Amino acid sequence: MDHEFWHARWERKETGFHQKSVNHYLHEHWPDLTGPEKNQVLVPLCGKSHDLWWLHDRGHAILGVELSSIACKDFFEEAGEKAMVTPGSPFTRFRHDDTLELWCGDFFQLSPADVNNVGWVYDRAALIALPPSMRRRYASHLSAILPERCGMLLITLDYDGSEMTGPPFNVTDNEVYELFSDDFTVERLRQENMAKDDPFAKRKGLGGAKESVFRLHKR
Ligand SMILES: C[S@@+](CC[C@H](N)C(=O)[O-])C[C@H]1O[C@@H](n2cnc3c(N)ncnc32)[C@H](O)[C@@H]1O
Repeated sequence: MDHEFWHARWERKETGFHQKSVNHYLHEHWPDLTGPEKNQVLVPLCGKSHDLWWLHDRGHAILGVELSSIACKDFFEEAGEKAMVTPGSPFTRFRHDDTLELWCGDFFQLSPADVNNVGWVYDRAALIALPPSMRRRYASHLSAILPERCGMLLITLDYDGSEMTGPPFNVTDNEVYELFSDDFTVERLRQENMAKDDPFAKRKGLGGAKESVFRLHKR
């Protein structure tokens, strides 16, 4: 999936992945996972997700990373909020305040120094947005840059790969263990069948799609 693919999706407003409200797995699992901790949360491939505001409202500093400047602008404008924009390379920074920044650029350019205060990662529709070879690169990159003991809430989707081609790609639970187990503890918290009348499943003609929720901790 090259950058052009995603830029074109945002330009054409083909953003069916964007959820109108906060992700229900985040809502249900986050408080138990993190307890009173208010560490900085890294949200890779964040789009313009409302989940960022939800996490911020709960007292977390947020670092979102997103390729599309359209997504970064929309994120603030649609919430009626302002951001100071500092153009730069490899990231143009959209800074709301000390505790909420979106970095516009390629996630794979993040360095360990950029994320040394991060205590948690939230991944919804990031890993599953990437084709297989990039998923390995994504997992390796997270492993290379994140501080020790960093936690991660990961939501995946699995379906019969003959029913559609991604994104979103089908990612089995086994693949999650294969990608991350060398450097992270991996625990599946939950698996749910996607309802057949779920708008996404209906649109894509998916039968037995399943979503899994994982908690990971970097060793
Ligand atoms: C499927 S969307 C999910 C967005 C968001 N996580 C959500 O739940 O709505 C994937 C997003 O990743 C962004 N993206 C893709 N490749 C990227 C990269 N290498 N670096 C940063 N963002 C990337 C795309 O522009 C797109 O907004």
